[in-house]
Amino acid sequence: MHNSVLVRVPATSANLGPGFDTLGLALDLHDEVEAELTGDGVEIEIDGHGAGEVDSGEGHLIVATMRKTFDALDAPQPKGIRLRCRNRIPHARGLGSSSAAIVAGVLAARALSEAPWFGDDRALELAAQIEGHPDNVAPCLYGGFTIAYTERGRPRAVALPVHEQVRPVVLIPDFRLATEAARGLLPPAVPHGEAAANAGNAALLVHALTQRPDLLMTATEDHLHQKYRAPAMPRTAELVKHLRSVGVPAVVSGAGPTILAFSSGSAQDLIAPEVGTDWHIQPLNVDPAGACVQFPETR
Ligand SMILES: Nc1ncnc2c1ncn2[C@@H]1O[C@H](COP(=O)(O)OP(=O)(O)OP(=O)(O)O)[C@@H](O)[C@H]1O
Ligand SMILES: N[C@@H](CCO)C(=O)O
Repeated sequence: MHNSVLVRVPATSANLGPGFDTLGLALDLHDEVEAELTGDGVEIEIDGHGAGEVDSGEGHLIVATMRKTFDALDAPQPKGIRLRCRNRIPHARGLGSSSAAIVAGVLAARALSEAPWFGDDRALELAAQIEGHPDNVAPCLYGGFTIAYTERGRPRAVALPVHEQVRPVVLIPDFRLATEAARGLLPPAVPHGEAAANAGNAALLVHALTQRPDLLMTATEDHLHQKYRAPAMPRTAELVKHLRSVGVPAVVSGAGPTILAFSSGSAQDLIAPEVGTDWHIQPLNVDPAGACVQFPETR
């Protein structure tokens, strides 16, 4: 029985254009969480994003997720939890910070509980249930490019290797947009023709990301969410449109406001001059491995 564990979880970009609530990509930018079971109370140290902002007690997303996971395991609740968080994923920007925190909480509780071990399928179910949708949780857990789907009411996912010429670049603005607010802008239904076009592009996108990066421009065209959310992030919407007009496949990352662009070497040179100084441009490799867990004695 261990009483402390280190969990490393990647940032993720969900939707990737037409893959709303389904497709996601794990990125080489990580939060690290050291979780320890203690005799009493909740203690949280944060270095990086969220310090001084997020709940510092039982309401902290990782602590609350650990508690839910112990309950789901029918395991006794620890009296106290201490967390040391090194947060590199910005919050409320569309890079999956909440999914990373939730996956970290589920995996930490699984590692520290005495209850029988459960597999990653069950971890995905729990994390997706807490997050509300599976498209960030799946790449965070499995790494690479993931397709999340539902089978008999249960979230499932497959992970696929990404073509080596797919080079993600994220453009992070200095403003935030909560996912909940962005989801509130979606209409209850979309025209049938747009749904059909979207299905074609989402299918093509699987082929483009794994075999034919030259198809990314057409394959990243979305009809389900970006235009409805544009009023909440006009600068993001304008820049996505502009980058696409100069030949860079660009989409809103997750619920925004970050932009995910796919670049080749030359496209990367194209991006910088097109973007103002108030966007942080960060090329990021795909993280092929996803979340990982280490116990102190193996570090
Ligand atoms: N490491 C963390 N520790 C505690 N709370 C966190 C952490 N990461 C995210 N959160 C909580 O989740 C909120 C952000 O979640 P939200 O779903 O709005 O955006 P996101 O996950 O960053 O983006 P997206 O879901 O679009 O990719 C933060 O404001 C904070 O309350
Ligand atoms: N599919 C989700 C991803 C953000 O968490 C959305 O766009 O609302």
